[in-house]
Amino acid sequence: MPKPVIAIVGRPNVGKSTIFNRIVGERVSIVEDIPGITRDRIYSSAEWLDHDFNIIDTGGIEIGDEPFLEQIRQQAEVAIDEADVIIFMVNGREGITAADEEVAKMLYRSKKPVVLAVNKVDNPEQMVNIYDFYALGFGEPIGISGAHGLGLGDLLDEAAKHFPDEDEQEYDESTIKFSLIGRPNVGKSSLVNAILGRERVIVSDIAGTTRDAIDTPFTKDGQDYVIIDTAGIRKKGKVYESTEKYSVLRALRAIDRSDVVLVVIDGEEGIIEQDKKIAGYAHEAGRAVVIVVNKWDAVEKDEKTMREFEQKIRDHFLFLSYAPIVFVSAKTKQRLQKLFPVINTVAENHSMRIKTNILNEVIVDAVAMNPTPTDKGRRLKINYATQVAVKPPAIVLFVNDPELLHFSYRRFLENRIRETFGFLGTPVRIIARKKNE
Ligand SMILES: Nc1nc2c(ncn2[C@@H]2O[C@H](COP(=O)(O)OP(=O)(O)OP(=O)(O)O)[C@@H](O)[C@H]2O)c(=O)[nH]1
Ligand SMILES: Nc1nc2c(ncn2[C@@H]2O[C@H](COP(=O)(O)OP(=O)(O)OP(=O)(O)O)[C@@H](O)[C@H]2O)c(=O)[nH]1
Repeated sequence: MPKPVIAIVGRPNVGKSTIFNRIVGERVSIVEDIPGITRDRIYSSAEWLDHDFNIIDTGGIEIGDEPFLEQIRQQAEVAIDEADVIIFMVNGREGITAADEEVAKMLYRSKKPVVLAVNKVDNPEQMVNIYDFYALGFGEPIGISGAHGLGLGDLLDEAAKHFPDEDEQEYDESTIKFSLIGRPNVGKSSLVNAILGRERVIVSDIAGTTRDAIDTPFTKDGQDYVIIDTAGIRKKGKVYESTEKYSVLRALRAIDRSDVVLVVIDGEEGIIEQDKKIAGYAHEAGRAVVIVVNKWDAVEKDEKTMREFEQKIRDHFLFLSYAPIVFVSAKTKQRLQKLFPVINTVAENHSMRIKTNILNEVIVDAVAMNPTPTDKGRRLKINYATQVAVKPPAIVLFVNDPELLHFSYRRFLENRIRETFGFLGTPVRIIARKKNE
């Protein structure tokens, strides 16, 4: 079941990003920070009571040099296209403006559920102002204050009422969901077409397998797959589609629903900074990752070329050292058959479970080989290890003091675990907890 998506729309300065940040909250990331990813976020997962959802701040999508009103219209369109529920935000201190009315008209036509939020209602006296906004035609306005964090519970309660039916059918557990991400022009659409075209796959055309019509389910050699939200299949031509923030948003949404992410790189052009950023998203999200170097047909090669390119990738993507690399050509279909065995392997590793006793043997051996570090006279003591999650595998170490598990020792343990269990293609999370916690 894909997570429901809420999008916030409204003209500039009504407080969208303030509310977005409030709802998302401060998230403590257990993975290392990759520069440039978490800054000015417009898309994030969030929770409210027992609801898990994703939220988009459409205000963060800047659309070139379009005029003011057109920008707002485009942002509203993103909300309409991407969201299950729209939070339409207005400013309780300013009353209804022409821009508000413009957005209202679009939302009204869209037939998506809309919850009207009147922001900057910082104290109860200002509550009376919210009723003017009934005139926008979206039922009862909800007064909120981003500055003071008021009313957000009511707002999210109302939004959650419109979340799609949770028992709608998603894919079978055994289905491998994968997406192709990469900067424009690396050949994502060509690869999708090559995969679906030649690889003797059976594309199922069952309508309504999912509410996301951009998924393509197919079967190959008895294994079910779904390609999630790839550039080639979706409709093109909208103005905002060419903006960078929007393509990031699409990539994040696709990653979010995938088990395996194929990070596509242009073999002809080589690696650029943007590739790194995109690869970082997949890593941060904890997905299994395969690096696919496309357009290999167009590269002049000798016997060293592939190894050198591999080394370049390793140097640039230090955080993806676990990801296998596959060289292909969508154009000539060369080496394309190498892709599926790799996808299958990394998907399997991504959901691998290790028995606790075996895991602990490995940890004990590792500690015997390379004693735990000491800090200020205290030695790290690992009492017990257990795997607490899959997709990606997460291992909790119960220790005397989590602060003593330094980066280098953590990496040493991770490497030992990887060597033993072969977690090719998947991140492995190691979390230190204080014993008895
Ligand atoms: N008094 C008051 N001010 C608020 C509240 N929420 C946000 N603001 C202020 O309103 C201004 C705009 O807030 P933002 O969150 O940047 O607004 P936005 O809608 O994301 O704006 P754009 O990014 O331009 O689309 C900031 O100065 C906020 O501090 C609120 O509840 N009460
Ligand atoms: N030589 C060569 N060219 C390729 C290959 N794959 C794609 N191309 C070319 O690269 C260009 C971009 O391909 P697309 O498949 O549209 O790339 P994309 O990543 O989907 O692009 P966006 O939709 O803009 O994100 C096209 O001109 C393709 O013909 C390949 O394997 N070899």
